[in-house]
Amino acid sequence: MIYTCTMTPSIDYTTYLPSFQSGELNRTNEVYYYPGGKGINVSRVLQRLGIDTTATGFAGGFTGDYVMDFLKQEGVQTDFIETENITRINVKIKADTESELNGPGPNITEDQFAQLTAKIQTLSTNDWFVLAGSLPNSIKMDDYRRILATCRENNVPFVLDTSGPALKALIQEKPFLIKPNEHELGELFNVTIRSKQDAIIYAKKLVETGIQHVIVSLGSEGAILVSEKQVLAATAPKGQAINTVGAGDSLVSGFLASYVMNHDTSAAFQYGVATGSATAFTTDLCEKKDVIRLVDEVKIETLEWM
Ligand SMILES: Nc1ncnc2c1ncn2[C@@H]1O[C@H](COP(=O)(O)OP(=O)(O)O)[C@@H](O)[C@H]1O
Ligand SMILES: O=P(O)(O)OC[C@H]1O[C@](O)(COP(=O)(O)O)[C@@H](O)[C@@H]1O
Repeated sequence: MIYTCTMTPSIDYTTYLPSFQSGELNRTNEVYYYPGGKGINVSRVLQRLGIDTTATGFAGGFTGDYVMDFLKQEGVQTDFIETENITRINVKIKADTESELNGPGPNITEDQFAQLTAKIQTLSTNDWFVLAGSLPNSIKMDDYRRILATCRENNVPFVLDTSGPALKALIQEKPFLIKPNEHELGELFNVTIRSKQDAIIYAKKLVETGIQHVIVSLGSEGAILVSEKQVLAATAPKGQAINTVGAGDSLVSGFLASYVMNHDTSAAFQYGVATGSATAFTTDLCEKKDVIRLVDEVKIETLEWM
């Protein structure tokens, strides 16, 4: 079973309009209310790809109920801890440019966090754990670190997809996989990533610290993957990007969905990039048929470790 943990879920209020005027009244007639948050997106796509998944984390209020009901209706198993705080609503404006407004995370009590920790302690070797999205400030970094250490002690491979100081602190626990985009990778090293070559250089530095797989996603340019054994570059299929929210999460889902079935890193990477692009080409997250259609368009090149 692949467990995803979204500490800070959301409803993604996603709206389309021809152009957006800041400081003016803008009217729009196309609106979607998707359950959001990175772990939740990973679970939603895994379910569509036919992989068993349980979404956990913290959710509360009418928005939290909406998120949990939506997931259940889609067939995603849920095991959330309910909070007094109302789950945030993130605003995604799709006009001539894409703008996003993400709210802060909930206040989590020690007791609520202990309930989550107890769930994670029950995971075992055949399970996977994905910690994804921003992490509430009400919890100390050491407590997050302990969750990942528990996974390691119980031989549960874990994936970390967060950003900023949390990413910097938690990569020390040596995840199986991290998937920064080029900005998140740059942030880790205080540099600007300008090319695939730059991405490879800094991804290698991370692998040298003990992280098993580093995928750096590069939007329409595809992605690179660095592991102890190999450096791979993937092209992204060409198409019209409609909504790239969740594309990175979809890449993670596609990679895991393929990897858990056949343990072939290169095939999993190809499937992951196709899944990311399939999501970028649709309003919501992708369906399996879209991924199957795109997978052969993703070209994988093996590069030399330099
Ligand atoms: N405009 C696009 N065209 C084709 N594929 C895309 C596009 N944007 C994103 N993708 C796909 O989604 C993956 C993740 O996108 P990216 O924007 O890098 O991640 P994140 O959402 O984490 O910032 C890319 O590696 C690529 O496969
Ligand atoms: O937890 P954060 O960093 O605020 O991000 C949450 C947002 O990220 C998303 O999960 C999308 O992530 P990606 O576009 O990086 O795949 C949205 O659904 C959600 O609104």
